[in-house]
Order: sequence, then structure tokens, then C-alpha cells
Amino acid sequence: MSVVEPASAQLMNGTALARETLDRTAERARKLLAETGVRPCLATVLVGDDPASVTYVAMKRRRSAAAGIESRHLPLPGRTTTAELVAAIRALSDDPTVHGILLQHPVPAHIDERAAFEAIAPAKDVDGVTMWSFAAMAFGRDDGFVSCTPGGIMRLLDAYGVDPAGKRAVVVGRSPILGKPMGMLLLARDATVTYCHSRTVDLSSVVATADILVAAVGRPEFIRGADIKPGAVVIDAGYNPGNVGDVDAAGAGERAGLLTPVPGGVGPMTIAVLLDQTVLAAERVAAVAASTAVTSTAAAAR
Ligand SMILES: Nc1nc(=O)c2c([nH]1)NC[C@@H]1CN(c3ccc(C(=O)N[C@@H](CCC(=O)O)C(=O)O)cc3)C=[N+]21
Repeated sequence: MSVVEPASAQLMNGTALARETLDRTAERARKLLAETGVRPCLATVLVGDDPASVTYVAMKRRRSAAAGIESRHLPLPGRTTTAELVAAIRALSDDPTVHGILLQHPVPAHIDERAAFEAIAPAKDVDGVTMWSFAAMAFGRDDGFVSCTPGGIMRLLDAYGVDPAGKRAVVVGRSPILGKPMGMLLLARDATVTYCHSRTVDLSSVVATADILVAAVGRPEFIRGADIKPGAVVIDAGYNPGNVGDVDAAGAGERAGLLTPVPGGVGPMTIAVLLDQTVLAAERVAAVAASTAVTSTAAAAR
């Protein structure tokens, strides 16, 4: 009888990659400030006082400060109406000192979240939540902003040498800022993409076809290790209370080739992409200002 050693997945270190990414972001922020006097600024909007959201926003603001990005926080009461929230976000969209806007999801149920997201100017949508950004992702363009979690996952795949082209990618979940744009980014990189969701029949058999599996449903240990194709790349994008992912990590560890841990996988990369895109938004504004200055100088010289 032969003894088969259980294969053990290599963990994808999101904490380390996020640190490297944040270092480069901080360096660009420093350079932008030195060369143009512009300090990148991220506005964070939080409606209500959900403890998990309060923690996430605090984490984003801490990392901003460390990267030399100013953060301006707008806490709004839980009873804020859609109209009030839209007006507050429009004001940030119109404020030239703000380069990026993050509206923390979820907002209270009485608010039309889509209307609130659409009040974010596309040029400031560093969280990648607007319809404009979604379209840019779907067309594979690089002049928009990607949704932060899917964008962070693409960077993890790149860092570990995973080329999505021609691979079977299965995305479990179809939320507007996670599952759905995730599939778009994988499609733009030539993966063969399948979405699974609450109405999917025989989820296990679809999951078993995945060379790249992204779990983004928000249900603790929803994906069973036994369903995972041996050697697959497994990305656990679930955030559930208590730092438990959407994947049965022990089971997946025995079958996957590469696996993101929770914590320390996708989460830190989400924040790294948010801040990277905030500096990018500020760089784009500064570049436009510089080219306008050159043009007006040239016009004055004529
Ligand atoms: N408009 C919007 N954009 C978002 O990107 C967004 C959002 N709303 N709402 C909530 C989710 C959640 N999210 C996380 C970010 C980082 C970690 C993270 O860094 N987690 C650490 C663990 C942190 C801890 O120890 O608690 C880790 O995984 O290692 C987790 C979750 C962004 N989200």
C-alpha cells in the first residue's frame, strides 16, 4: 500500500505584498508633494456606527497616514437620508483638495447605496465602485480605477506568477464591488470565467472545475476543501466576523497549490490598492495641472 502524503498549499502572503506596495505608494506620495506641493487626500465616509465598519475605516485611515496620505473623515448619523448622503458626497466630488472618496459599504438599508456611489466623481472613485469604473474594468482599460479587493487579488496572482489566460476561473459571489468586478478583471486577462451564486445548481461540481477559485460570498467556510481541484489557486475573499474566511482553510490547504490565508491574504491588499489609487488620482490631477500650465505659458508667449 502506498502512502500518499497530503500535498500542502503554498500560502500567498498578502501582508508582505501589501507592505511592499504601500512602501512604493508612500514614495510616490512623497515625490508628488516635493515636486508639486500636492498632498494626496482620501475622504472616508461612514454612515452609522457598525463596529466592523468603524474598525475597517480606522484601519484605512491609519495606513493612509503611514503612507503620507491625508485622510478626511466624514462620519454621518445612521438616520442620514439618501438625498443628504448624495449631497455630502457631491460636495466631496466638487472639492479640489480631495483626490479620492471612499463610501464604506454597507450603508443602512433605507439608503439607496447605488445612488450614493454614483455621486462619487469617476476621477475620485479610488475604491472602484461606480458604474463608470465597472465599465472601465469590463473593457480592461487602465485609465479608470479597479474595485480594491478584486484589484488586490489580481496583484496577488501576478506576484505569484499566476497567469489567468486560458485558465478556468470560478468566482463564487456576484456582489457589485467584489464578485462581479472580480470576474470582469479575470475576463480582461483572458480567463474563462464562471460565476456561481445562490441560485447555482450543484455548486460543488462547478467549484471542482476551477483552476482559479475566488470565494466571495461572506459565509464562513462555505467552500469545502474536498471540492477543490488539486493544485488549484484558491483566493479567499470572504470577510466574516472573527477573521474566518469563506473557504475551509484546513481542507483547502491539503488540495490547493496556492492559497490566501485569512487574515493576512486579500484584506491587506484591499487597503494597499485603495491607497495606491488615491495617490494615482492625485498624480493625474497634478499632471493635468502641469500640462495646463505649460499650455497657458506657451499661449502667453505667443
Ligand atoms: N466601499 C468599501 N470598500 C471596501 O473595500 C470595503 C468596504 N466598503 N466595506 C468592508 C469591506 C471589508 N474590507 C476589508 C479591508 C481590509 C481588511 C483587512 O486588512 N483585514 C486584515 C485583518 C484585520 C484584523 O485583524 O481585523 C487581514 O485580512 O489580514 C479586511 C476587510 C474592505 N471593504
